[in-house]
Amino acid sequence: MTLLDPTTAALPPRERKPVLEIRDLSVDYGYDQNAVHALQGVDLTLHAGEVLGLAGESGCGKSTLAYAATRLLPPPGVITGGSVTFTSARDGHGGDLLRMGEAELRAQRWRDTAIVFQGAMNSLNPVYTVGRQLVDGILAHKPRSRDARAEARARALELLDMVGIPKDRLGSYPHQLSGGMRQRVMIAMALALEPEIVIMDEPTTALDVVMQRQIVEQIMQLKDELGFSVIFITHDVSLLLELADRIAIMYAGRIVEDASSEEVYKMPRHPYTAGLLHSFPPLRGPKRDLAGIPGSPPDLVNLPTGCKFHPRCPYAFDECKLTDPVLGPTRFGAAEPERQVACLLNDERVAPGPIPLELGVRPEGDRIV
Ligand SMILES: Nc1ncnc2c1ncn2[C@@H]1O[C@H](COP(=O)(O)OP(=O)(O)OP(=O)(O)O)[C@@H](O)[C@H]1O
Repeated sequence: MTLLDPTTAALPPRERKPVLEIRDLSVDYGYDQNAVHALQGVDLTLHAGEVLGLAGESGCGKSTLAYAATRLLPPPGVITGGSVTFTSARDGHGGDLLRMGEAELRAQRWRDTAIVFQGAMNSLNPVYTVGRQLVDGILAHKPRSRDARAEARARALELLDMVGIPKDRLGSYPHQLSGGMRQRVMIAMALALEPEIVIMDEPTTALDVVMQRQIVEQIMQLKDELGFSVIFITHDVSLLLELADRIAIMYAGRIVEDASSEEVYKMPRHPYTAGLLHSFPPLRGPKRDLAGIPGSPPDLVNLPTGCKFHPRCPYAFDECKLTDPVLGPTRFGAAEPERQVACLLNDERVAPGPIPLELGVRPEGDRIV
C-alpha cells in the first residue's frame, strides 16, 4: 500500500507537502575554542515521496546531518541550534524532533523515520538468525497480542521477499549471507514499520558496483511502490543525478547548492558543485575529463573567513575572502525558482562581471553576457 494518495502522487515532488523541514541546524563536536563546527545553519526540506540526494566530500557533515536530524548524534556531538520538524503525510501528526520527549522520540524513530547507516550490514548480531532479528525488531514496536509473534514472522517473510531475499533465508545467520544480502536485510529492517522517511547513509559503499546498482534499483522500486521519502547520502554525485529528484551539495558543514537533479546535471551554479561533477565519471552520456578539486576541505575548527570554499575556488574574487554567502536565489532568479546557491557570483552587487561561462548558462540554454 502506498503512502501517497493519487492526487499527491500526481504532483511533482517539490509541490507536495513537506514531511521533514530542517531549519538553521547547527552541530559542534566538543565545546569551547576547539569545537569542530560540523554543521552551520543547515536548511533543507524533504517533500512527500521525494528522493533528496545529499552529496559532498568526506568530512563535509553528511552523516552528522543524518544523526542530528534523527537525534542519534553520539557525544561529543552537540546540537547548538535549529529545528527539525516532521509532519506525517499519512495523518498530519508530528512536531519538532529536537524538542520531543524521549518516549515520543522513541515512538517516532523507525515508525516515522528509519535510517540505514553506513556499513549497517555489519551491525547485524552474528549469534541470531536474520529472521529472529527481524521478528524481535518488529515486536519491540508492536503492541503485544496473542498472535503478535506469528504476525511478526509473517511480516519478516514479506519484508525479505520485498528486498529480493528467498524466504528460506529467514533461518540464516548473518555470516551465511553475502554482503549484498546483509545490506538488503538492513533495508528490510528499515522498512519493517512502513516509515514515511528513510535516510540512507552511503547504503552501498561497501559493496561491489554490480551489487550497488541492484540495491539502488531495488530501493527506488520500493520507494515507488510504498511512497516513502528518501534522503540518500553519498559522495557520488553521478549516482544522485540518476536517482534523486533533488540534490543538496554540502561543503564544510553548509549547504552550498540545492537544486533539482536536472538543473544540477545541465549546469551546476556553485563552483564546488562543478568541481564535484568533474570528479566522478558520468554514469550515462559522453565521457568527460575527470579533474578533481585542487586542495582539501578546510579545518572545521579554524574555518577560513568569508566563503569557506574560496581558498579552492578558481573563480574567487576579493569579496569572497570577506563575505560568507548565504543560500539564496541564483542570478537567473525566476527562471529557476527551485534552485538555491550560496555563492557571491550570484550577487550582481558584488560580482566583478558576468558569471563565468562554466557556471553561467541560462536555464533555457543561452549564455548570460
Ligand atoms: N566524534 C567526533 N569528534 C570530533 N569531530 C568529529 C566527530 N565525528 C565527526 N567529526 C567531524 O565532523 C565533520 C563531519 O563529519 P561527518 O562524518 O558528518 O562527515 P561526512 O560528510 O559524513 O563524511 P564521510 O563521507 O567520510 O562519512 C568531520 O570534519 C569530522 O572530522
